[in-house]
Amino acid sequence: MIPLYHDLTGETVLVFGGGAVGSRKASRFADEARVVVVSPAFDERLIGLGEGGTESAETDTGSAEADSGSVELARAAPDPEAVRDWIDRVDPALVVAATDDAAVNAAAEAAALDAGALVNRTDVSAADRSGGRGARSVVVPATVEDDPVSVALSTGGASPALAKALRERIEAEIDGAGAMAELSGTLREELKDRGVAPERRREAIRRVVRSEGVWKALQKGESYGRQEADSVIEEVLTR
Ligand SMILES: C[C@@]1(CC(=O)O)c2cc3[nH]c(cc4nc(cc5[nH]c(cc(n2)[C@H]1CCC(=O)O)[C@@](C)(CC(=O)O)[C@@H]5CCC(=O)O)C(CC(=O)O)=C4CCC(=O)O)c(CCC(=O)O)c3CC(=O)O
Ligand SMILES: NC(=O)C1=CN([C@@H]2O[C@H](COP(=O)(O)OP(=O)(O)OC[C@H]3O[C@@H](n4cnc5c(N)ncnc54)[C@H](O)[C@@H]3O)[C@@H](O)[C@H]2O)C=CC1
Repeated sequence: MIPLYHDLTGETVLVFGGGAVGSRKASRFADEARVVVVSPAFDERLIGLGEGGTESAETDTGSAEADSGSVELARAAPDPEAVRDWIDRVDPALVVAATDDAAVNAAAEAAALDAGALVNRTDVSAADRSGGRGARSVVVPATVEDDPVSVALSTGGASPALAKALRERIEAEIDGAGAMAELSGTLREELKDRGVAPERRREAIRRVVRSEGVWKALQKGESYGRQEADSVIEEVLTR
């Protein structure tokens, strides 16, 4: 499997199943997408995420206006046939099959693929997919974020618990990466504007992102990081 990033801003994610897993996925996707959860019962955490903390019995699937960050709760227990109707009505970019009913999850997967949407089947392991998943059947990785940096981690479906444990280690490891990305991105643009030759420019940026001094200074604040980076760059440019 090859990891790719999806921009789900302004898109709709339709989750079947409001238990622990559906709730975790809904909360994750609600960071940027409109999320609709269909389930006969909702996890406590999900009720907290519902709009205004209350659930709406029926979602207004007619309004195409995407409301980023929201979770709409629709109380229903569709059978495999009715799952298709929900997908047709909500028109999601991604369907998450997270019920505890394998037949409903399988129907959600089939209908999502027929509708041209992506699908995340949460109840199927890598071992069950020896024939391959198909390009639109996606796995949700464990992620570490320090905006704009993000690390996505998968065990190929073999051990989600390990993915979580590794994510916790990496979290500590990349502390400050977001600030470093911002700073080195700015410096890169400035060096281009100054007309510094490409080879020198790359060398300077490579030095900055590997400099312990710059990482340490950034922890004190952006301007300290900037100062330290400037001296690293000058050293490269005056050689
Ligand atoms: C294939 C995949 C499909 C998908 O959901 O995309 C999948 C499938 C399954 N997970 C199961 C169990 C658990 N999943 C977690 C946790 C996470 N699971 C996630 C992803 C994935 N899980 C995809 C593969 C990712 C990869 O490649 O590694 C994470 C990374 C992302 C997320 O879900 O947000 C998130 C950690 C987030 C974080 O903390 O960072 C825990 C740990 C815990 O809860 O503490 C357990 C219990 C311990 C264990 O069993 O390992 C079961 C068995 C269910 C059963 O026993 O019935 C199946 C089904 C099966 O394997 O048959
Ligand atoms: N991918 C992952 O990370 C993990 C996946 N799993 C798998 O995911 C599935 C769900 O796990 P949990 O959330 O822990 O189970 P759960 O039992 O807490 O939640 C299942 C939810 O599905 C709802 N549901 C039942 N029939 C439905 C229907 N016809 N339509 C819509 N919703 C329906 C239930 O009301 C319940 O809210 C299980 O099959 C489990 O094997 C379990 C743990 C982790």
